[in-house]
Amino acid sequence: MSASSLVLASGNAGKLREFSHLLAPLGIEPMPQGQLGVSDAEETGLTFVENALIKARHAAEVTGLPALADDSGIEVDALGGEPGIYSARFAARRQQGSGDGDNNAALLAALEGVPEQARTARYWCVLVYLRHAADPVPIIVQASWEGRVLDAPQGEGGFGYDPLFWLPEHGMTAAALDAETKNRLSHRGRAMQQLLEALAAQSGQA
Ligand SMILES: O=c1nc[nH]c2c1ncn2[C@H]1C[C@H](O)[C@@H](COP(=O)(O)OP(=O)(O)OP(=O)(O)O)O1
Ligand SMILES: [Mg+2]
Repeated sequence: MSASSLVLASGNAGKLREFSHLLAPLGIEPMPQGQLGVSDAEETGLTFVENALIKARHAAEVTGLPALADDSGIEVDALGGEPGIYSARFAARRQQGSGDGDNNAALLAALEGVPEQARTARYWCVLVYLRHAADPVPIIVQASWEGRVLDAPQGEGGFGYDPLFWLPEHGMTAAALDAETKNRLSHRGRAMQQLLEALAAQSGQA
């Protein structure tokens, strides 16, 4: 991954903030695809892997740059694993609005009456790195982060479902963690560690 030229195949400002922090120690400043005129790709895959590949390939195709994509979401046990890959579209698919606030409200409504111990959930993050749009050997890594869906939002940081994502060992939500701690513990932070290790191994081979 070169210092100057990496497109982040995401339109999510929360992800961009986290990737900027995660990549800063390496001197890499990912360029958000929106700044390069890349529109959001349609996420037609049935897995995080497929969607991340679609997003990375689209951004690499349009910009001619190496691309990093993140497809992520929350898997809630009491909902049979939903919303999963549809996490960003959870409220919209139920005609309950759109965006983080409506998604959180829809998740709370879906879990109404479900007791605390049964509200187990995990975030998943798949990262795909493509050197170019036709890269036949994408680097693909994934990590999860265990937690529980709280019954009311708490905390001001993070994004997405973080105000509802309770971390029993920390006694707070992901939205209440400072940014550095979230990056150290999170699905995204740990997937990024793996990606960096894979990249280092690859450059060792070259
Ligand atoms: O650390 C996280 N903290 C809170 N919520 C999170 C996190 N990580 C993923 N999520 C939620 C946000 C969104 O509801 C879905 C990702 O959907 P996903 O399609 O990958 O991202 P997105 O549409 O927001 O932006 P984009 O596709 O342009 O990268 O999972
Ligand atoms: Mg998306």
